[in-house]
Amino acid sequence: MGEVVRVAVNGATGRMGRVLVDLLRRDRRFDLVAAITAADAQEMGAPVAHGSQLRFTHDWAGVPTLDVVIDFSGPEGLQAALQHCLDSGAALVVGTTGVGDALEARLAQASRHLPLLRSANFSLGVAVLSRLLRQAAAALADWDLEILEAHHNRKEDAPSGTALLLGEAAAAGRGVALGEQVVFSREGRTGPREAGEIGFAVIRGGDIVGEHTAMLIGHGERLELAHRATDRGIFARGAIEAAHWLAGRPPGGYDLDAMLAERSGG
Ligand SMILES: NC(=O)C1=CN([C@@H]2O[C@H](COP(=O)(O)OP(=O)(O)OC[C@H]3O[C@@H](n4cnc5c(N)ncnc54)[C@H](OP(=O)(O)O)[C@@H]3O)[C@@H](O)[C@H]2O)C=CC1
Ligand SMILES: O=C(O)C1=N[C@H](C(=O)O)C[C@H](O)C1
Repeated sequence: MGEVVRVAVNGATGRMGRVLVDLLRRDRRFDLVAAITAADAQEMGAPVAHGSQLRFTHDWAGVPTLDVVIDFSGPEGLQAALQHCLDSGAALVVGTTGVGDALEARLAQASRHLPLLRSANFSLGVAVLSRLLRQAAAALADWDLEILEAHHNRKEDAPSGTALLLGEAAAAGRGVALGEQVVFSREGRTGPREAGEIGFAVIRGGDIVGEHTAMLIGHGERLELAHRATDRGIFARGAIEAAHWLAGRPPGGYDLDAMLAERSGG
């Protein structure tokens, strides 16, 4: 998009929202016109930064005309952002994970009416990791696959959206559907591991930003593909690039791979 892009951040007082607001305020390609948060957020009505005219709000009805919304709010906030985008025609970039089946279906339906780009992980490293894992899972089709993830102690969903995204990539590499192979926790299970399972293990603690390891385990050897995030800026920058790329596009469901492929001329 050539002109300045009018953007709103939903979930603006959160861990991701704050990084997004900070980056967008300094990015001349964008005009940050709204910073939406929860109705009961402590910061409600306060300026988004020292000296800024823009204040945190929960009032979608008062939001000026927008080109794109970036959502990192959680499932409830995402529903409101989606409705606003459907009503106004603004594009929607979704970072929120842990979305239930009903909202998943609404998002799929909505992508027929507005430009909508989703990724469970906006980092470049995870985009490459998922491609590598798809290849490795195909090449080592009979090796056992386990996906481990670790996050901070405030994270609400488990396993992470990224772990599921990696599971989908591996399953696609093997030509199967993830749902048929998935084992979320081995607690209570008896007997040996079944061939073809894709296992998930979850760690929560402290301030871990986000760590994912896919283990392909054979006999006498193991391949590990891992990504460790140490700075939320990687996700925020990816989502901002996605918002710039998405604004003004025709309605449709887009993903990060489409943006990266187009940008690299592929
Ligand atoms: N795709 C990606 O690359 C990444 C995705 N994520 C995902 O993004 C989401 C947010 O993560 P994170 O920033 O750590 O979470 P936080 O809980 O720190 O932030 C969420 C923010 O949304 C606000 N909020 C809650 N309800 C609403 C609502 N109805 N409308 C508007 N705002 C609302 C919260 O306010 P309050 O605190 O007052 O409740 C909070 O400020 C999660 O689903 C996470 O998994 C995170 C990092 C990267
Ligand atoms: O909640 C987080 O923090 C993160 N959530 C995303 C996920 O669920 O995969 C992405 C990243 O790992 C951080």
